[in-house]
Amino acid sequence: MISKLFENSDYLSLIVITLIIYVTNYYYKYFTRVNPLPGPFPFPYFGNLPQLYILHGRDNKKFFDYNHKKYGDLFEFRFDTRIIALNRVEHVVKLLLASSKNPYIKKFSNKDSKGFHELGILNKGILMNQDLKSWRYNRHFFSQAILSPKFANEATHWINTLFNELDSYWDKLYLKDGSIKKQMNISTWFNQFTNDMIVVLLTGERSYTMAGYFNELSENEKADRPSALIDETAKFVHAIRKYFMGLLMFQFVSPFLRHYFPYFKNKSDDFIQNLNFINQRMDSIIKRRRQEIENTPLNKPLPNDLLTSTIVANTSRDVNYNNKPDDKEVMRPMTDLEIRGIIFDGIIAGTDTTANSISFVVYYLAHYPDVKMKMLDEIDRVFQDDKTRPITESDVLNLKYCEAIAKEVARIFPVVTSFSRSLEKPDEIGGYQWPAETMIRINVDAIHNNGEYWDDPDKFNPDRWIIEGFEPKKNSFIMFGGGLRICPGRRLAMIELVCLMALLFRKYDIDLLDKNAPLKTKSGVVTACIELFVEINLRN
Ligand code: HEM
Repeated sequence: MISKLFENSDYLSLIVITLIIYVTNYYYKYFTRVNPLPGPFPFPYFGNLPQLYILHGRDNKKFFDYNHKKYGDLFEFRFDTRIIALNRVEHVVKLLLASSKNPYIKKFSNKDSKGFHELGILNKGILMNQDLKSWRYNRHFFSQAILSPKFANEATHWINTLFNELDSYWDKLYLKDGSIKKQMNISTWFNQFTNDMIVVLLTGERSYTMAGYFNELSENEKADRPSALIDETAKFVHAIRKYFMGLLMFQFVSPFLRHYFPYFKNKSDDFIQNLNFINQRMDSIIKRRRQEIENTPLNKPLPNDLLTSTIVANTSRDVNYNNKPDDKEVMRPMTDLEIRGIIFDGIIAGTDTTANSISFVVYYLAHYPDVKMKMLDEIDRVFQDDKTRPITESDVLNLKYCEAIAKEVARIFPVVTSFSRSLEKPDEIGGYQWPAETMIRINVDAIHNNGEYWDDPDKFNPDRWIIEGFEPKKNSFIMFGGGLRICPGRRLAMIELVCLMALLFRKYDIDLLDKNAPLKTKSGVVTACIELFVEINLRN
């Protein structure tokens, strides 16, 4: 009946009027916002997504670099919400205070976290958790397990084991007599290595993505593993990578676009399906491990992976069970959902970050032969020219120059180019008073490359880190973030990076195929190395 009263043209007019009202309201709010800062001009519904997608090829690093250069140290932009970009250490002091009294543990505003809520990942695990009590509880168990001496020991054990596996594949593919290929995309190998490493360390289950990649490249010989197992684990790891790379869409793209705009809707549906698959896999791994622990006699030791540690924490199998403080909240064992959250977060936060870091190290070493020579001297000194013995934790302590290289690469070309905070209460930041819920992004790139905090910031100079008494200006080196949410995997990451550098360069001579080619990267949640072609040879 009502529809008959309306002609088609009336519907059209209604839509046009609604749009005009929406757009007028959008720009009214934009032009009357508090503390207007310079920044790219936003579009209704899309904010600055058109600039990110069209002008900067969906590359966050380029987007930040461009806007920082154009608008200065304090600028703003919009995706679904307004975001203030901080580019100076003076602006981040409050946010990155390492005191337990620091109120800034929130990473997302309520509006900004709607997508994560929709996915069921908000306030679970660690990364997306902003419920103070639950985040503290989860982080406590994660850090307790990952920072324990037996875990560091476990990490070096697996680095040696997996490096030997990698070595055997490289030997067959690139180095065997008669092998014609000596060239490879080393960044893909690093991705597979760190996948296999983090999965076994955190879950105690082996994944075989290196074996899968070997099978893909090798024409005749295949890896000595059942192919069904390789396929199954590769599928799981692939799903995790897909999750990691697609996550930002649920923060930056508005629910409206995700639900109704076909391009984003398809991506979003696919993402949800993928997440369901990961959750099912994780649940079955946890269930199986609980069973295995129950079936292990009390006098038999349990494995040292993170999953086992978190399942037994605060149970009679926990070696520290009787030494715990009488705090009921911290004393209770973890639920499966909590365990799933922290294991999953550890896997996604610890894989691509480390893999890309080591790719960037290889790239910089190839461009700085003097640095490489100095590093080789250190490696040969520590290993006394022994090219096969396993690396130990005490070797890591002696590989100071390798550590300096890892830090300098992270300074000049950080893998995590920005990270977020959301104001819990109204506060002054960067000379302006902001309301609660304001979203902040701290631009790591800008701070790491600022001439006021670093001598010759454009110069790749690992030596700066080994000068006696050198300490970077507070908050000027934030490769692992800062404050209470600082990366809990930072020690593991450094062990992994230094060990890998030492094992690789102790045995191989690695050089870029084309030194003039620019480093190919794509920057989303992390800046990822898309490909890095090298030629490898055995060192004399
Ligand atoms: C080179 C390697 C790595 C880099 C550059 C890196 C960097 C970061 C950064 C920048 C943050 C955000 C910190 C903040 O908001 O202040 C973070 C958080 C986190 N990282 Fe790492 N990370 C690395 C390796 C790892 C590893 C190996 C693990 C675990 C196995 C890990 C687990 C986590 C977790 C769980 C968080 C969330 C902490 C929280 O929100 O409380 N990361 N990492």
